[in-house]
Amino acid sequence: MTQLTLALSKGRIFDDTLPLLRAAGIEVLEDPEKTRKLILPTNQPDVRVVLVRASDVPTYVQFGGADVGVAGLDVVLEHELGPYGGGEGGASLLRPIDLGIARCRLSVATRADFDYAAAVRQGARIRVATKYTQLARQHFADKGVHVDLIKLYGSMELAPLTGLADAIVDLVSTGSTLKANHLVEVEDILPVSAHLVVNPGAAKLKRVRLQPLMDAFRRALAASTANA
Ligand SMILES: Nc1ncnc2c1ncn2[C@@H]1O[C@H](COP(=O)(O)OP(=O)(O)OP(=O)(O)O)[C@@H](O)[C@H]1O
Ligand SMILES: O=P(O)(O)OC[C@H]1O[C@H](OP(=O)(O)OP(=O)(O)O)[C@H](O)[C@@H]1O
Repeated sequence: MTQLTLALSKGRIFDDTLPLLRAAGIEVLEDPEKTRKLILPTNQPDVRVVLVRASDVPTYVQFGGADVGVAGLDVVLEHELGPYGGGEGGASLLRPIDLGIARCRLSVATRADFDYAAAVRQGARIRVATKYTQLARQHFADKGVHVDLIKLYGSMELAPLTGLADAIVDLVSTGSTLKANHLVEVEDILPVSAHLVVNPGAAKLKRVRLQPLMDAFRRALAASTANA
């Protein structure tokens, strides 16, 4: 029996992937919020779910710790631009389906009293705090803006409020986190949603098990679009 391992992160990715798995006849048998286990069985003996940090999903899938995974485009592109990215050897990950879940955008935000447009116009050096150093570096290089990047792992919104940075590059959905911290969005970098990522080797060797899963996901997505 071919075993299929699916990497998911707890929280919104897990919660939003469950209906798609259900549509493919897969029920996860334990609740990640209630168990300390990191490998969860499903009702399909040949399918298991591994729980990893959201930003570790591409790493697990690329190096075969999982065959498939669900990760935000932010995380996937940051991975691709990083040291483990595809480089000249070709794609490190396949990205066959945009699942349309966990939608948000990657943006630049500053304090309301910081004149970002003027700083850019004047060619000033801007200090930018972010978890997404690769995507931020690429964005500002494309615009010809000089930046000093400061790597953070969370609570990015705090950086401009404490004087750590002039700007942040972070995810925005409703905008309420920015608003609560008196920050304003000054530039949109990337629309984000979660994608199915697949290990290229598994795509070939486990095609017979993977194909029905992907077909069911596509059918479920088409049905939800038709009903929208
Ligand atoms: N507010 C949001 N609304 C919708 N989608 C979001 C939002 N925040 C993040 N996402 C998407 O969900 C993904 C997972 O986010 P989540 O908050 O679960 O993990 P995280 O805490 O950012 O990751 P890590 O544990 O690796 O630090 C993100 O990569 C992004 O694609
Ligand atoms: O525009 P909003 O709707 O307010 O969403 C944006 C917030 O959502 C994400 O954080 P999340 O809630 O996932 O917290 P975490 O990254 O610390 O888990 C992101 O890092 C922003 O802080």
